[in-house]
Amino acid sequence: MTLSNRSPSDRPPRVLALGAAACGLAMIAGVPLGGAAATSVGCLSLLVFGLPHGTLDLELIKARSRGPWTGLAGLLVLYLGCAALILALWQVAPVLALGAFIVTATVHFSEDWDGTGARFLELGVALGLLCAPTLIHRDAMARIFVGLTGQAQGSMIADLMFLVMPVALVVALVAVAALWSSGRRSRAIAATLSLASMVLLPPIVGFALYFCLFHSPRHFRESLSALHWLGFARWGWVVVPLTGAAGLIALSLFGMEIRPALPERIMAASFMTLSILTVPHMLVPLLVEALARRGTPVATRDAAIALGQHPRAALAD
Ligand SMILES: CC1=C(/C=C/C(C)=C/C=C/C(C)=C/C=O)C(C)(C)CCC1
Ligand SMILES: [Fe+2]
Repeated sequence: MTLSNRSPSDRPPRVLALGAAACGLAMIAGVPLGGAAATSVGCLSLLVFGLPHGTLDLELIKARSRGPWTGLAGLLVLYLGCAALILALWQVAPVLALGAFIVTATVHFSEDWDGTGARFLELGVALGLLCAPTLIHRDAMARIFVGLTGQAQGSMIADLMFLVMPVALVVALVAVAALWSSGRRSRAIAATLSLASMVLLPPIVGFALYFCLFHSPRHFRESLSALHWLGFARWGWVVVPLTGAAGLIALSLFGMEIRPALPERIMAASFMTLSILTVPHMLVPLLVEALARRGTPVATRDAAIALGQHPRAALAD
């Protein structure tokens, strides 16, 4: 691997490998990873270990703040306005909200795989990851989606993902080969481990591994290095209270839930919280990029992208 095409956030995915190995062994030993306890632990991990990576969004924008919408108050209005719209969609048309969640997540997770050389390959890995569980856990996916939406038609989303899955997985494998041959070997290994976890493990646990042990730490490191924030003392005062605020959102959704079974309530509250915070979280890199384009010499931005870094890494300069 040449140093020139290796992003600083591209480390060997040791934690992901350890997590995948531990879950694989647990499954072989007969631990019911698709059961109520594992599902609840997986969902709570999404909130505790996964969600905090989005809490630095506001700071990233503020670092480039200009104009009325980039002050803290303006940003909060934008953030909460978006979140309220998505929450309303979940109440009025849950199946549509779930479909929109999968589509936006595909675009968001595709950012983890830049460096394949083609946008559709990056989207293919993201879509492949999300659709992969339908290969051998199609019924479980349908049950999860019916539980999440509270409607029998929720299973249609699982059917659609099952139809898309073969093509998405083939494109994802081509993307892995492209990452490997361009020297981004750690990322190729991370993609392979994530895809394997999503295919073989029960859906929630497989997703928790990818989300908590790859996506979130990678974005968290990138955001911290863009902000030049070192040490817990520097970032803790932002990340801890905002994660607490997201926890309160999850708790109120949990309180609003009418589903009788506890694991289903935990699952619905966790994924809905992720969903309503995802849209503003997704808009942030775009906003940051637009702001950076105004304030950062184009060459710096392009250099960051050429190095395989996320455009937000350009903020570091
Ligand atoms: C509901 C659900 C799924 C989809 C999860 C999604 C779409 C999560 C998106 C999270 C985002 C975008 C976080 C941003 O940082 C899976 C894994 C297919 C299967 C299990 C149930
Ligand atoms: Fe994210």
